[in-house]
Amino acid sequence: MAPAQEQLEGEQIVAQNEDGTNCIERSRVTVIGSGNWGSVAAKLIASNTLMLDSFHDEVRMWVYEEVLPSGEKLTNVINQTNENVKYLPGIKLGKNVVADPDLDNAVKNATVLVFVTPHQFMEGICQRLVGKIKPDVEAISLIKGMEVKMEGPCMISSLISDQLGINCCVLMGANIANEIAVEKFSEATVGFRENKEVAERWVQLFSTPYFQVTAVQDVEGVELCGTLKNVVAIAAGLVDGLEMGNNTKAAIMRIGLREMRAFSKLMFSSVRDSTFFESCGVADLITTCMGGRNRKVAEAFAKNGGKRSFDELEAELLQGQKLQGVSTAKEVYAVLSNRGWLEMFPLFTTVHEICVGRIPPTAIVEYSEHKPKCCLT
Ligand SMILES: NC(=O)c1ccc[n+]([C@@H]2O[C@H](COP(=O)([O-])OP(=O)(O)OC[C@H]3O[C@@H](n4cnc5c(N)ncnc54)[C@H](O)[C@@H]3O)[C@@H](O)[C@H]2O)c1
Ligand SMILES: O=P(O)(O)OC[C@H](O)CO
Repeated sequence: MAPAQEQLEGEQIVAQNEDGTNCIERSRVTVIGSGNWGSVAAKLIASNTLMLDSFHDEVRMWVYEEVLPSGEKLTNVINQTNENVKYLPGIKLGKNVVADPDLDNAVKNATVLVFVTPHQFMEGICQRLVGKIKPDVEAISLIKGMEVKMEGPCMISSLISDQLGINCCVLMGANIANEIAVEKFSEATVGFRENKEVAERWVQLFSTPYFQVTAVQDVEGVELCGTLKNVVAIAAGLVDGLEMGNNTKAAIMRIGLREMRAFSKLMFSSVRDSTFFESCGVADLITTCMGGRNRKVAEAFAKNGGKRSFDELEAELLQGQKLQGVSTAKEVYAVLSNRGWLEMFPLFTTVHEICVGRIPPTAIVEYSEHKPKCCLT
């Protein structure tokens, strides 16, 4: 899958050394985000830039600055210890990862941008980046989520493309960050729109022997898989919290996958069925429903009978890491409600109504021919 180095270098702009001789203009990578997955993404990329002549070794990582209980700034600690002690403790990122709390400075020389923050912060980040990045930058989004605006839903890759005027691919997959951090084997999917060579460059930048990446020409399908599976993961966590067992959980996952596909195809007729069989599809759905953070917090929500809010449980259980499923359920619900599709998507609808306390957690497994809104009918 990875293209030959000569082919990649052939695409590079030729720059000049101080002595006037030609050399290859190397790409400079900045990772925007430094949470659990952001830190692992920086580690993966940093291991590859050391080996690829077409990239500068250094990987800059923008850090949303915070002060640790010790009184030290997170950025300083990352640069001193080479570890993100808050979001990925115990893992060395690579000495060529440089943490930078200044967003403008972090992007000013970048030719390659990797976006990986919780989706709710992206609108603000894009606004701050307008006019601050090089015009020919290539971008990729690892963010699982969407925005809903007055004019309709907007995927995060489109938000980036529209606001910054740059091309944006996506990378999604069955990727629980802590497992990839310790180099356990997993797969991922790059979604691209038209330019296969750009997609292959992303494959090359991310792939390692333990992280196998493939590219498919279905950016919306890949991104919607990554986004919508978080809603199904909330449902799976509720089922776990109610101790309903494996058959019920499998039923929830099957119904969830069916709604993911139906919603994606209604949103974008170009979405391919085959995308749901890639890592970004059924594999991500399985891993998230088995071992993800959305599942974990939803389980606690159901165990507490819905009496403690998702916000409270998120803060307690995730300690600064962010859930995407609850806000995505709200965003999906807004789309369904606006278009009169609520009855067609009982699982997505039920998850949102449980999250906001309109109905109890047990509603996820109530089934009856006479209750059309229930998701197990
Ligand atoms: N963690 C995983 O296993 C995993 C795997 C695949 C994809 N993802 C996706 O990656 C994206 C990023 O998740 P993550 O796990 O890296 O983050 P995270 O949930 O671990 O951490 C939250 C991050 O948000 C930052 N933050 C807090 N307030 C902020 C603000 N106001 N503005 C900007 N940043 C702020 C924090 O500093 C921290 O870096 C999400 O869309 C997630 O769904 C996560
Ligand atoms: O921990 P979650 O639920 O945010 O899921 C993490 C990843 O998206 C799994 O691929």
